[in-house]
Amino acid sequence: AEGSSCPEDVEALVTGADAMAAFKAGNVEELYELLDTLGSGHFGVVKRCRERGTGTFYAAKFVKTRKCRGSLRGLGREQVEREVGILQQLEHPNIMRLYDLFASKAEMVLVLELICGGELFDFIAAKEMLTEAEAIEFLEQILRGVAYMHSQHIAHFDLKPENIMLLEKDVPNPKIKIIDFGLAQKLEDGTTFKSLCGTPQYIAPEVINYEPLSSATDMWSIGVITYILLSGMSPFQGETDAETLTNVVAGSYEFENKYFSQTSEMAKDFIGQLLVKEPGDRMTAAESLVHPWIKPLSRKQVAN
Ligand SMILES: COc1cc(-c2ccc3ncc(-c4cccc([C@@H](O)NCCN(C)C)c4)n3n2)ccc1O
Repeated sequence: AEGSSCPEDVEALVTGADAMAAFKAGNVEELYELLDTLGSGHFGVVKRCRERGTGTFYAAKFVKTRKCRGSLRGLGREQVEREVGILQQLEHPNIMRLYDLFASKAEMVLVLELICGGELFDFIAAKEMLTEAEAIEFLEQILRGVAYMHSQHIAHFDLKPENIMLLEKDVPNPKIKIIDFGLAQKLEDGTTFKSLCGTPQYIAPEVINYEPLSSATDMWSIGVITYILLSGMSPFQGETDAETLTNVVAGSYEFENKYFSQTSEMAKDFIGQLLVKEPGDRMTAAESLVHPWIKPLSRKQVAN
């Protein structure tokens, strides 16, 4: 799975202070027993932990913070505080919950809802691809979480299967949790946000063209995710990142018969209304939730 490019080159023209977080100054180990490491990446290290007072399990995300402004190691504290300010505004069953916060000189710790089902990315990889009914099950949850996020004027800006996890996986209807708000932004009226961040195969043309980003930028990523859920293929993936970015800017993709011969016209219409170059012409998350592929008007329309 590709990593998201570094948020350092974010030129956030967003104004307005994010909600400052109330970080505890103490040591996280005074209140939580640290257990095994669950994973690591650009975001830091995630460990399973158990709250000493209640025995409840959580995930603790450790982020090294920069010792000084010029340092290239670690993230700026204001970057983590922005992510935390955003997480504190979100409470939805399909968005992972933030419970506690700790800060020391060298690192900040976010105590989060523990998610045990792994990444949607791995779930798809294990199944090659999904039936339309399975894809709709996941997509409806993703769209509910994204529609809620957008209703709070927050955009994720890094939606991809690796950042969509399953609360548990060996259950009939796995529950989706959206994670990693490291690139998320509060979309304030009257301000423009531009960024060169994201992962090439999921980013929208406006990101590459360094044009203003919006909640529509997330909807392009959902179009890419839907294409992958149904085919196991990535619509704009090239041999190199440069080729991928060229394909995205050209908006050139197709429903290859080899992978889409069994796919309904309704599903292709859903994707087609998201992979639209002009952000203002894309379906919103709320509109996607009532698209006939997601919300059939009658049983006979239900996909296989
Ligand atoms: C809040 O931001 C994040 C939360 C998490 C998170 C939250 C709850 C949680 N429960 C279990 C896990 C987990 C379990 C196995 C691997 C990982 C992680 O290394 N890979 C998934 C993250 N993605 C960014 C590739 C994370 N997580 N990860 C991961 C990255 C984040 O940037």
